[in-house]
Order: sequence, then structure tokens, then C-alpha cells
Amino acid sequence: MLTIKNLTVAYAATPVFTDVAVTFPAGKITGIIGPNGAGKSTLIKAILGLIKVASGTVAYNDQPVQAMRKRIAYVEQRKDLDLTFPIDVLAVVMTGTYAKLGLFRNPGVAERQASLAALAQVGLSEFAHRQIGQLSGGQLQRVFVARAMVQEADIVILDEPFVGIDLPSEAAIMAILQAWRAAGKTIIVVHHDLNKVTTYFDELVIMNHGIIAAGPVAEVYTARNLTAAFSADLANVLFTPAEATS
Ligand SMILES: Nc1ncnc2c1ncn2[C@@H]1O[C@H](COP(=O)(O)OP(=O)(O)OP(=O)(O)O)[C@@H](O)[C@H]1O
Repeated sequence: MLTIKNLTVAYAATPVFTDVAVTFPAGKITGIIGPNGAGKSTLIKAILGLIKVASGTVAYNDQPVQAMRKRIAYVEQRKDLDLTFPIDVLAVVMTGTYAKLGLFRNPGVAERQASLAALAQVGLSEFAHRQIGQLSGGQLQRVFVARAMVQEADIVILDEPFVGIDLPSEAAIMAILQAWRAAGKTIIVVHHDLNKVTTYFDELVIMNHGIIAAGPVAEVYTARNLTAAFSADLANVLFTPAEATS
């Protein structure tokens, strides 16, 4: 279980959120939702140690997360990636094995085989030697899921993995997340499509410059919480009038 306590993050002097406490259980898929600018990416960057936090702790099974960064896989937003770098798909997937190998060992036959197997699992075997910049958005997303697979991390964090991809690609990625869940990993997904929340996630964190609500989806995905995070208009679209007032 990933446990966050008293977390405060600010860019310059403006806090994005203050004193946040939330847990992400193992063996569950947890969605994080909230409006644009709510602090979702900031929260996961704080977990990953990619930004400086003003205060607070992030621990995995009571160990400070800083000590086990290698155990976290991160599938970042595609808009954040530089795709002009000349590297082929297989080489990108193999970078997922570096954390396990450490500084002084290069990937060998075993890592290559594992990477090819991961590419087969995401349905991209035929693209192994294609340049990374020559893939479609959905193919690219599956490459980064394959990279996370070979990393064999305990925690997998995905930032908007379903944006701009077709339904078969989305279903393929979801099937992999479900396999990770069955293996007891902690899976965290920043997500925008509210229609899928109740089918995709076990747990839900609703944010808007802080935590509006967190816990099992059935308890947290309510008109009241969505109104608090987004707007009454949105809750009215997603819920019947009876549900919206309950
Ligand atoms: N590097 C930065 N420097 C200054 N402010 C930033 C920086 N990154 C994000 N912010 C601000 O912090 C707030 C939270 O941003 P964040 O990216 O965490 O939101 P988000 O919930 O992931 O949004 P979105 O759904 O639009 O991706 C926003 O107001 C944003 O403008």
C-alpha cells in the first residue's frame, strides 16, 4: 500500500494542495479524477520524486518511497515525450529493464526476450524495429505499457493512458492493468473520461486542489462529490435527478 501523509506542494509561492493524506491499496486499480489544473499530475510527480515537495511523506509498505524508486513504473502523458530521438521500439521497451540491472550491467538476451514478449502481449511484435517517432498514438501508448511490464515494478502509475486512443487499444491496456491487479500491484491511473470510472476502477480519488473524496468507487463516485470537484451541471449530466439529490 502506498501511503501519502501531510503532503504540500507549491510552484513558486502558490500551493497546488496543502496537507494531503491519501492511500493507494495494493491489488487495486485506483483512478484519480478532477478538473484541469486540480493537481492530479502534481500529485503523481510528487510520488515519483520528480518535483520538490514543501512537506509530507510518501511511503510504500512503511518504507520511504525515495528508497524504492526503481519499484515504480511510470507511463507518462504522451504530450510530455520527446519523440524525435532516434531509437527503435524494442530499445525503448528494453529501457524498462535498466532499473533492475543497475549501473554496471547491460541488458542481455534475457532482457531482450522479456521485452519481445511484452511487445507481443500488447500486440506490437511487428513494430519492434520501427523508429519510435513513426508510430500512431495508440501504438505508442502500448509501447510504454510494454516498457512498464518489463520493469516488473510493484507500483504502476499511468497519466491519462487512454487519451486519443481507440477502443481496442484501450481494452488491451485495461486487460494488462487487470493482470497487474491480479498480481497484487498498486495501480494508479489519472483519468478524464468520467463515463468509464465505475467500470475501470476499484478505488477513486477525486481532487480539486486537495482531496475532495477518496475510497471505493461505489462510495466516492457520487453527485455530491462530483459537484464539489467539478460543477452541478456535470453531476446533472451524469446522474438522474433522484441520484443527484441523494
Ligand atoms: N511547473 C509548473 N510551474 C508552475 N505551475 C505549475 C507547474 N505545473 C503545474 N502548475 C500549476 O499547478 C496546478 C496543478 O497542475 P497539474 O498539472 O497538477 O493539474 P492536473 O490536475 O494534472 O491538470 P490537467 O487535468 O489539466 O492535466 C495548475 O494550476 C498548473 O497551472
